[in-house]
Amino acid sequence: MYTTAFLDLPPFVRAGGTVRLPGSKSISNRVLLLAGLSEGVTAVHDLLDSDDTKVMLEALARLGCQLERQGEVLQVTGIGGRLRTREAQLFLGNAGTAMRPLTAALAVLAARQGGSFELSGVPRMHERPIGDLVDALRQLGCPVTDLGRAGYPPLRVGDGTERALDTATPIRVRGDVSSQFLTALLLALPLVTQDGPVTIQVEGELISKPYIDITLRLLERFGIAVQRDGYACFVIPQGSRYRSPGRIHVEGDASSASYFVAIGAIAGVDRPVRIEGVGLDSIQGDIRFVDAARAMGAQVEGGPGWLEVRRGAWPLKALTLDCNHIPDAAMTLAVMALYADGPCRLTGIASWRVKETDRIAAMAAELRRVGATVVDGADFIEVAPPKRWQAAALQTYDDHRMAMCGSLAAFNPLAANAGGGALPVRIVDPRCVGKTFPDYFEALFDLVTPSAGGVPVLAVDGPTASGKGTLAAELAHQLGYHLLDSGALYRATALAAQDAGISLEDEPALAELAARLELRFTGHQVFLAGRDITDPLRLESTGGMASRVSVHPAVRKALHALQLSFRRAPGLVADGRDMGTVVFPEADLKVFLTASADARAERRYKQLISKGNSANIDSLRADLQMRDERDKNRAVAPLKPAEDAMLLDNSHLSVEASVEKVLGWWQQRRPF
Ligand SMILES: O=C(O)C1=C[C@@H](OP(=O)(O)O)[C@@H](O)[C@H](O)C1
Ligand SMILES: C=C(OP(=O)(O)O)C(=O)O
Repeated sequence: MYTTAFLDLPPFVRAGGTVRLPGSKSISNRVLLLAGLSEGVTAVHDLLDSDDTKVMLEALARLGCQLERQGEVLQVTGIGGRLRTREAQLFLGNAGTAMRPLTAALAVLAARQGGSFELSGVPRMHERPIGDLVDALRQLGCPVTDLGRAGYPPLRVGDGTERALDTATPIRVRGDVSSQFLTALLLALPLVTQDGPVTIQVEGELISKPYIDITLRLLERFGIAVQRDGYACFVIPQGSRYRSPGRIHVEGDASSASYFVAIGAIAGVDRPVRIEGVGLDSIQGDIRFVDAARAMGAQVEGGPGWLEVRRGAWPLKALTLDCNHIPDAAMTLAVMALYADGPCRLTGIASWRVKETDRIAAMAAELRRVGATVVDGADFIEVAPPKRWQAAALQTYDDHRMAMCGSLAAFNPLAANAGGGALPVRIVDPRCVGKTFPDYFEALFDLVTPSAGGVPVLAVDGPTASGKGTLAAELAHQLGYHLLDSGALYRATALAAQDAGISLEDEPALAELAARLELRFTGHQVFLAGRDITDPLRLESTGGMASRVSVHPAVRKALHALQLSFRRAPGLVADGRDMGTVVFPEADLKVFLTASADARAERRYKQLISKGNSANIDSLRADLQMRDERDKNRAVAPLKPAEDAMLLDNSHLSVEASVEKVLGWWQQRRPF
């Protein structure tokens, strides 16, 4: 997951390959609650691991459910409908699928068995309505106290005393703000069917109906057969009891699939985008997004558990659609509209206003930033593709779907009206995808081909001990970019030569060795042919050998291709001696870092001492001056600043100050 302040996506021109989807949020949280209320153990396979399921799991643990991970499987031991804890404060983040169903379940359990529970969330959750559900629970006789604004979380359910509930009178609930209120009642009311059936009557037109289908399907898996009259009246039979199915599998998330369906439709030109984990047999209503994508021109094939999407019509065909049945995936259509042959109009989306953010307002504002013409109203949005695309920093409003949708704007070079341009897209606060799809951007980068030269490079060159390694690593960390420590390649070659007994003067043998170096970088570790060489790589003696190895032109040539291969989306920070001059002469920013010999010798001295090595500052200074001379005067790629490099002398600068300086230069060169 990217936790950077922003993530810059290079322009993309193609997509293809396979993505394996994380589990469905809607299924995961329903299954967790049902398993938690059941008697006995449920083995849950392929559960979503994200912010929304974490808050549900934490709540269940607090309520006394046992949760045990066994590899990929989560074993949930439920409370069997009997409260183990009579009081708890539960924090439910921004997860509607946790807040609404837990409110209902705990309200009836607390009333029947005597308990009191407080449920709260992030500030936005306290702006998301829950009044219709609270009204329904109060009709039953459940005490519910507003702890903030009436009709919104935080809430307290139960007052610690046991009481009888009126389960004989049909419970009325409004369904036109969120279907989650009805889902919550359907999931919770089997708990109070001892004395007779419980009837729920929906008032007003129910929205997001397919989510009720998911609820009913899963209730069925847990032994509860709800009788119904369309979406207006539901009867939970007397004596209903949750019976764990023993094991249950969570499908991949159909709403998450929508981004990849869109990517296939936009950029699946040479090969398809294959989506695994969800298929045309899905129980999730958002699978119907496929119909909308087809109507826009996508070629979609599919079977159980898989979809394959290619570009069909291009540009995409403009669409007008009532999206009431696919509220989440509909957002993806709004962004696909950027690539359509005319304005697209999405209606029936009033519920967007009360989700993670006001999604109609947010979508309108962000699509306008890239150049689209947008008209929005209480329950619709109309998007006309940009006449002129603009590079944009897209705000995400702590809304995972705004971030994932925003990424689709990076295919702008393919737009009919792109005018040959290729613009990067900045996603502000990419971390918000953690709500349902923590590794969304990693999955995206696996599938896409950036435009030629589109992947940005920040080159940091400088002499030994100038602090460029530290600076480059921190820059890469803050930008979410890959890091090339080119010195490590020379060092590894030197170590490999030592292992193989090859002389450091034997240029042809060293070059051959360098060409087939089996190097792997994982986090802070480096492996050479499977051996961890992280520590030997850093030794002074290895540095000295590397300096000798690197004078050979044939070795430099052999490592060239390997270095270029580090340039992958979203971007690269390359650290070395000739990154800006030889390897990436077209780098977007070149920094040449220097520090006085005294400052560098002192830093190296402190570094060695702190690791418990002995060191002599005078010989360190002499040694690095000698290496400077050799690096500056070697025939091939000598150490010197590129003509267009920014010089940074950090003799008297802290690491933070250097990083800030370079990031400032970087921002100036970005088009946002
Ligand atoms: O029940 C569910 O799992 C959901 C129902 C939908 O909400 P609304 O019913 O509020 O539209 C949907 O937007 C949400 O992401 C998940
Ligand atoms: C509306 C959404 O979430 P929630 O389950 O919190 O309602 C969503 O995931 O788009």
